[in-house]
Amino acid sequence: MISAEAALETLFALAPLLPVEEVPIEEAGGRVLGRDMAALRTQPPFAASAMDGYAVHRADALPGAVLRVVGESAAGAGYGKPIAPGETVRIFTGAPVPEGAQRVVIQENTTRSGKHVTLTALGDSANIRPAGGDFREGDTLHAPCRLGPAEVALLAAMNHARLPVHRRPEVAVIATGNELVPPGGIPGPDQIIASNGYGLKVLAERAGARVRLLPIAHDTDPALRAAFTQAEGADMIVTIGGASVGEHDIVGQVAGALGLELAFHKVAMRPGKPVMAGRLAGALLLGLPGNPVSALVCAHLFMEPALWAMQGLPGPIPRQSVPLAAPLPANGSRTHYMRARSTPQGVIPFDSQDSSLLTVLSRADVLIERPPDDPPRRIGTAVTCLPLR
Ligand SMILES: Nc1nc2c(c(=O)[nH]1)N[C@H]1C(S)=C(S)[C@@H](COP(=O)(O)OP(=O)(O)OC[C@H]3O[C@@H](n4cnc5c(N)ncnc54)[C@H](O)[C@@H]3O)O[C@H]1N2
Ligand code: MOO
Repeated sequence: MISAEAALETLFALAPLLPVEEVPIEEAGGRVLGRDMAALRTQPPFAASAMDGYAVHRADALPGAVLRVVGESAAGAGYGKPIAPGETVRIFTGAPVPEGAQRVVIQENTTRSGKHVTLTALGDSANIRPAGGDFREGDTLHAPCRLGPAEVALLAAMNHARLPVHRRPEVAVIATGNELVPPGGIPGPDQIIASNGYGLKVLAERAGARVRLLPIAHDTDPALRAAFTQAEGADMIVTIGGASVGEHDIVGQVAGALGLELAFHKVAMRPGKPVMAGRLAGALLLGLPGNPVSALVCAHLFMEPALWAMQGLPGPIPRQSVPLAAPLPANGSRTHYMRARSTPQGVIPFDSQDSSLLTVLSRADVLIERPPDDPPRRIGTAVTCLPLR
């Protein structure tokens, strides 16, 4: 059995780095930038007014000054000429500040009478954004980087209409088990509804993947072989269930017969002990345990980071140190990922940590990560938490 950290490192080593493709900027959100991008222009390209008001020459920056309004500078249509002492230009936010002007006095600090304006006060700020105050031509946003709203807007401002991003990982999900019926189906007396794949799809799509949920495979050699055939072409194959030690747990066996290069099977963690991984026909195979919470916790810990790694972002899952708002008993010999909820006082683990309870997982917003053999912990002790949302 290997540790959860070693398992994640192994997955990073197995994860292929996907090639870079160009997409329209409108479709780049949530993807990972594949190449450094240099600004094609300077922003703002000219000294721009930060307020609506009057552009004032340095010589006139005095309360009580009476100035002659000689023109207007609007966003998209500047005044186009310098101003001289005694002159002012009506100016609007985002408009070019005319040469000669040293400050913009906001209109609330002026009184206008026909062609003349009186400065009643100056205000603290010059209200001018210098040219290049945000970025200059050639300034670079470095890859790899996840393209969130701010990054996409920045690259748009840099005048890029298309962006190089890593290809989306193609994920095939195979739920296994004779007992499973898809949601909306009619289960027999010994059957249940398959749920895990749907949760995994949400998680994988959040990590930029395109997901195919394959038909549920029965616990037989031919059914599993057929499912693996259908998964061909995927960058990652995720199986659910059949990973443990019972006679019906044959996923590893069938994948082995198909040429799986097994990297690990069993991780010293709870839930998720029977998780396995390796390479199968060019794909990364991640075999998740069937218990719903085990499957989803392992997906948070392994599938999601591996998908980011394929897009050029291998890295640890963010962790926070949070005080306990309820005591914890001693931990056993495996790292325990406890479902817990955050409160203003600290984090509270749920009483039941059974790995079948989706209701508990749905109410949890963090996992408390407890190291092996951690002693009992009192209220107020700082513990390591991983966000689930
Ligand atoms: N003798 C031992 N038994 C078990 C061990 C062990 O070490 N020795 N490990 C336990 C642990 S830990 C886990 S986790 C489970 C994992 O077993 P499998 O991966 O083989 O999963 P299954 O047996 O196929 O299913 C377990 C459970 O989950 C339900 N399930 C499966 N797939 C889905 C799905 N897509 N949606 C919803 N629910 C699903 C399934 O019906 C079972 O109830 O093994 C322990 N046993
Ligand atoms: O992953 Mo198993 O829960 O450790 O139930």
